[in-house]
Amino acid sequence: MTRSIRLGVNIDHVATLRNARGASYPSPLRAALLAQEAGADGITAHLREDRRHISDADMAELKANLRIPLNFEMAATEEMQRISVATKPHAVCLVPEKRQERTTEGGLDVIKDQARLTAYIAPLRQAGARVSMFIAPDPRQIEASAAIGAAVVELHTGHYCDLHYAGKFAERDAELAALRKGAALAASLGLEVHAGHGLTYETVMPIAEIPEIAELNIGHFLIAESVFIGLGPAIAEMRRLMDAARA
Ligand SMILES: CC(=O)[C@@H](O)[C@H](O)COP(=O)(O)O
Ligand SMILES: NCC(=O)COP(=O)(O)O
Repeated sequence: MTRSIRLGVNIDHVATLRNARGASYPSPLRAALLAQEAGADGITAHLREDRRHISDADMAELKANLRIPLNFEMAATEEMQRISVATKPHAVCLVPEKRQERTTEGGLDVIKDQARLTAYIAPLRQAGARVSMFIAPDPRQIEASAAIGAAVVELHTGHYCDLHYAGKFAERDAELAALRKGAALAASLGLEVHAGHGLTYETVMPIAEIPEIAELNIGHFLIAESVFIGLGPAIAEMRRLMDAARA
């Protein structure tokens, strides 16, 4: 079946749980293989510079054992460029990182870093990766992403989700409108459009309804929900909601 919207499952927080005890379990690879069986269209993993969850060995294991695409999220540093060129993932998503943040706070500033990023992504593209910019739905950042030769933009849905859970519904709807406009602009510039961060059963449908969005990357909520119902059923329910939004 050809799906109109793909689901990438982010397994970072399986590693968070493992690392909380310095144990060898739970295994991110095992979660990724289970997600693959449950119908995930891809696996996303973020190798943070501080290695707070996913490790270098996890990335290598994921690449060696998955048959679905691996999306390698990383900061635009020399170290990460070296690792991703050696790993050869299907996709690389460049994200901003701050050492003290609890999670990825905002989008990448492509405008400010345009010249450096143009050169930075060249070897990634040469190694066969589809390069994506993780950005806020700001038209100038979308235009800059197209200008540097990115193939994809991933629109950051974290702010929209935070506003939803804060009960700030008018502001949430304004952010949703910005995401809709951003997706349309990105597609008109020839970019493939992805979205993700913080999405849950409650927040996913209005995002999945946006017709230009080809892929959602969802992790933290799915791993949390799997504590209660298992990873396969959690993915199946997310998939059902995404498909229902497109029906
Ligand atoms: C960039 C992004 O959205 C994902 O990497 C996700 O946030 C999981 O990683 P963290 O929770 O470490 O930010
Ligand atoms: N790029 C977003 C992602 O991979 C998943 O983010 P989250 O669902 O873990 O917040």
